[in-house]
Amino acid sequence: MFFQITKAATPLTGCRRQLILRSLSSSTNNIQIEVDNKTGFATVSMNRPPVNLLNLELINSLTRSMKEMEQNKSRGIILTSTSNSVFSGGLDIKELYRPDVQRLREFWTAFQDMWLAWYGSAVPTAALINGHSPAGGCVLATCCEYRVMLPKFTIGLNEAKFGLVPPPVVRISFKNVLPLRIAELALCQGKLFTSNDALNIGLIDELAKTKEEGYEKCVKFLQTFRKVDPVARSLTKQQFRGKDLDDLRKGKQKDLNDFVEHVTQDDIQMRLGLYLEQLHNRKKK
Ligand SMILES: CCCCC/C=C/C(=O)SCCNC(=O)CCNC(=O)[C@H](O)C(C)(C)COP(=O)(O)OP(=O)(O)OC[C@H]1O[C@@H](n2cnc3c(N)ncnc32)[C@H](O)[C@@H]1OP(=O)(O)O
Repeated sequence: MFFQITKAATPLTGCRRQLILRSLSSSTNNIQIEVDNKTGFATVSMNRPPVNLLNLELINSLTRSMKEMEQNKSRGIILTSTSNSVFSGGLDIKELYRPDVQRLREFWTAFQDMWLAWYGSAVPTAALINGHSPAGGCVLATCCEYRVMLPKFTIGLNEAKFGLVPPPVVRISFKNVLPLRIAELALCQGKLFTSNDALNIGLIDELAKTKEEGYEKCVKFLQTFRKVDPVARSLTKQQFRGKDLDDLRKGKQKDLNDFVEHVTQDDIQMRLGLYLEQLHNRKKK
């Protein structure tokens, strides 16, 4: 892996911080990591224009960045994006449509590993949701312990709307955040919530007017752990999330086989193709 260390022009303009910026993955720079020298918190920014779609490479970078933060004994992580309007557009459906099955298997295994790394992270995490966050984007946000969102965007699990059945790994972190009834209905409806509605149901914890304000709110949350022993904190988090993590670790192979079987069905392929077309033609109407 290649790391470039440079002084950054901060994407969080207006923030009073001395930053070190590193780009992960020399070929694509699909992740940027900035460490705040003052607080020790790292900001991990997804950087795959135009809409941070989660393809195999971005997913692997997210997993690597979490592992690196843990090794460096980072004190807290803020997950956000370099875009002004999208946190993440979710899975890159091109990975699922007419797939090479070997790559599809690799893709889903990488997604499972990313989920294990972020949902099970030893380091405290907060998501600064600075744009739309459908499906896979919502999964990432709900893996974090705290969510601050900017207004007038949408978040949720909309898979049912285009005919996909969300696998357990997509549902679990959502269910961990919301009352079961709300989670079940939202999933069955494939509902995307506005920032305000997401706040009202508890899918996010706070709204912020700007990215800078959102950043400060995430920092404030991460600082609530300042006086807590990090090992006790991390083990306590594991007690809440351990069963979900163990279930996926033990059932990984079956989950992978189920996913590949579901996605490669003719009917699902047809729906994915239609959805891609619909997304592509959206702006032409
Ligand atoms: C059994 C398996 C289940 C697995 C669980 C699945 C999880 C998922 O994450 S599936 C993906 C769900 N995501 C979505 O439904 C989001 C769809 N996208 C949008 O709603 C919008 O693109 C947006 C709100 C995220 C951003 O809007 P905007 O800024 O206006 O950008 P564009 O719509 O113009 O998109 C730019 C470009 O990207 C293409 N695109 C968008 N989303 C996807 C996607 N998920 N996969 C593949 N491609 C996508 C879009 O078509 C545009 O490309 P061009 O048409 O070539 O310009």
